[in-house]
Parts: sequence; structure tokens; C-alpha cells
Amino acid sequence: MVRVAHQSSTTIPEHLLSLAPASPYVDLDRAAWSRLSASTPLPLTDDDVDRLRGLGDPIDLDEVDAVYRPLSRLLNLYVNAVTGLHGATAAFLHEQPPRTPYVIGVAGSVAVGKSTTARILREMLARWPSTPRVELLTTDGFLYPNAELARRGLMERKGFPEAYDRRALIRFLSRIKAGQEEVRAPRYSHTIYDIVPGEEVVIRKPDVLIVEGLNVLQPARPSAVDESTVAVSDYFDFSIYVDARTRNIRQWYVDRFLQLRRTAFQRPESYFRKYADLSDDEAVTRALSIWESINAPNLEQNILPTRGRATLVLTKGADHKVQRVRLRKL
Ligand SMILES: Nc1ncnc2c1ncn2[C@@H]1O[C@H](COP(=O)(O)OP(=O)(O)O)[C@@H](O)[C@H]1O
Ligand SMILES: CC(C)(COP(=O)(O)O)[C@@H](O)C(=O)NCCC(=O)O
Repeated sequence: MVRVAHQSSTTIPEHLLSLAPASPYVDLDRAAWSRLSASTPLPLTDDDVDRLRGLGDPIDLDEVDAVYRPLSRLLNLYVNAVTGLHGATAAFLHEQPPRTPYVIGVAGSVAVGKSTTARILREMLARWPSTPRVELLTTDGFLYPNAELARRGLMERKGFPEAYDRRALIRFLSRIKAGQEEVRAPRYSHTIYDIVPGEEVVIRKPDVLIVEGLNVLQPARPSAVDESTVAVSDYFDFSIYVDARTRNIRQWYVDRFLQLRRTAFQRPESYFRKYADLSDDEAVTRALSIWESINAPNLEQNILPTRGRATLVLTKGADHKVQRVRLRKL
């Protein structure tokens, strides 16, 4: 007999224990994870990491070595395995193997550091001979423009699933997966806090596409019809959830807001120009108010519930370093 924790009076017969749902993840601490790629070369330098680091993210070469070197090796194995599988299907059908991009989703809260993760991965994957062309797309380009958000009463819901044109994002991904020569997406600017009229992001048949955004792991909406019954993540070959304690992410958000106040907010065209001259205390109050009214509820209600759908979960500590890695094995 094995006693179950917290249920001192209940026991489960051992033969039934094997029927308990197994976790689909293998859970590794930082040291165990980093030992997995001993023979993989580290292709980046300190200068590369300086260039790729996001605002407020202290990532360094040691972190890239310990966390991203094994991840890039794993992804290289997966890309090659999928290419082999496509080859097998094509051989069976007497067709040429298709050239379709391998698509990786990167999810997580506002201010958790998704963009640094995505940029480092992009650079590392591009150094493998089988995937020299790696493109990066952020889903903010699929937010409705501010005028449309205002019309729908969603200006205080930027980043919530309903603030995105999900159908357009799904159309974009289906064209990518179909191997279309050129696929276009709208461009979002954090400076003007809106879609940039007349500007587009053009993606041209990459070997790998990394799609980064708050909501990329949202399941399909059950009530929707036709193509929207498909989830964005149906187009992913692999997905990563960047995770951390909410109180740490909140602190990172406030710290970044204070940094932005001295930099991006100073630009005359910045939507946040009105915050550029706030005192430290006023800026902290303003940042916390945006966090508590928009980003925290979105994290709790929409983003965190998608964590269990990811192929890999990177859990960061208060110092931004990844402490734990969970990899889906089932
Ligand atoms: N108001 C802003 N002005 C300029 N850049 C911003 C602003 N807010 C966020 N950013 C930048 O946009 C990128 C994405 O931020 P975010 O969506 O919070 O994701 P994450 O922090 O997980 O990468 C980051 O590089 C961040 O520094
Ligand atoms: C633009 C974002 C919604 C992120 O979009 P994503 O690329 O993750 O789809 C986010 O960075 C944002 O601006 N949120 C609104 C609340 C705030 O200003 O913090």
C-alpha cells in the first residue's frame, strides 16, 4: 500500500496506482537539462547576446549555453525527424516531399521575456545547416487597429483573445504551411500603440517560422464556425511556454515601464508620451494600474490556462534565469 500525501485516511491499492494519469512531461532542473547537449557547439558570442537581449532582460552567454544550447539541439533533432516523416509520406504517395516551414509557437505573459527567447532561438536555429532561414513573427500585427478596438469597446482589453483578428492569423499560418512563396502580415508598433497603416511584414518561405504572442496556445473556440474551429496552435510543430511567478512578472513589467519612460516614451510619436515626465512614484502607480487592470487578468484568465498545451515549459526565477524545464514526452 502507498499512502497518498494530504489524505492520511485514504489509501490507493498499488494495482490501481498504475491507472492514475501520468504526467505528459519530463521535469528537469537547470543542471540536468544543460547536461543534455554536451557535444553541441555554442554558436553565439557575448556580442550576439548583447544584440538580442530584450529591454530589462539580463540574459547572458552562460544562460544561452545552459538553456538554449540544449533546446536548439532538441529542435534540430525534431526538425530533421519531421523532414524524414514528410519524406516517408511523399515516398508512399510517389510525390516530391513538400517544403513546408517548421513552425514554433512561443507563448507567455506580457513582460515575461518571450521576445528574447524567440530572438535567441532564431539566431541559434539559423546556425544549423538544415535550417539556415529562420523568420520571426509577433502576433501583435493581428490585433485589431485601435479604431476597431474602440468601436468594439476593447481598448482596455488589448492582448485579450477577443482583441485579435484570429481568422486573419489562421489564414496567414495556413498559407505559411502551404509553402506559399510570400505571406504578408500587418505590422504593429509599440511606439504608436497601434497597427501601422500601409506597412506589412513579409515572410518568404523560411525553413523555420517562430510565432511569438500572448495567445498562441489558445484552443479553438467551440462556438465558432468554418475555419475558426481551427486553433492557431494546430499549425505548430512545437510550442514553448515561458513561465514565471506572477509577482515576478509584475515586477519586470514595472521595471520595464520605468526604463521605457526614459527611452521609448520620450519620442514625440509615442502613444505613452504623456507618461514620459511622470515622477518615479507616479510611473510605478501608472504601470501597476495597467498591469492590474489589463495584463494580470489576461494572464490569469487566458494565458496561464494554456500552459499545459505547450510542448516545452521554461520556468524562470526572479533573476530571469531558467530554473526548470518541462518537456512533453507523451
Ligand atoms: N510601450 C512600449 N514601447 C516600446 N517597446 C515596448 C513597449 N511595450 C513593450 N515593448 C517591447 O515589446 C516587446 C514585446 O513585449 P511583451 O509583449 O511584453 O513580451 P515579452 O516581454 O514577453 O517579450 C519587448 O521587446 C518589449 O521591450
Ligand atoms: C501588444 C501586446 C498586446 C502583445 O501582443 P502579442 O505580440 O503578444 O500578440 C502587449 O505588449 C501590450 O501592449 N499589451 C497592452 C497592455 C500594456 O500596454 O501593457
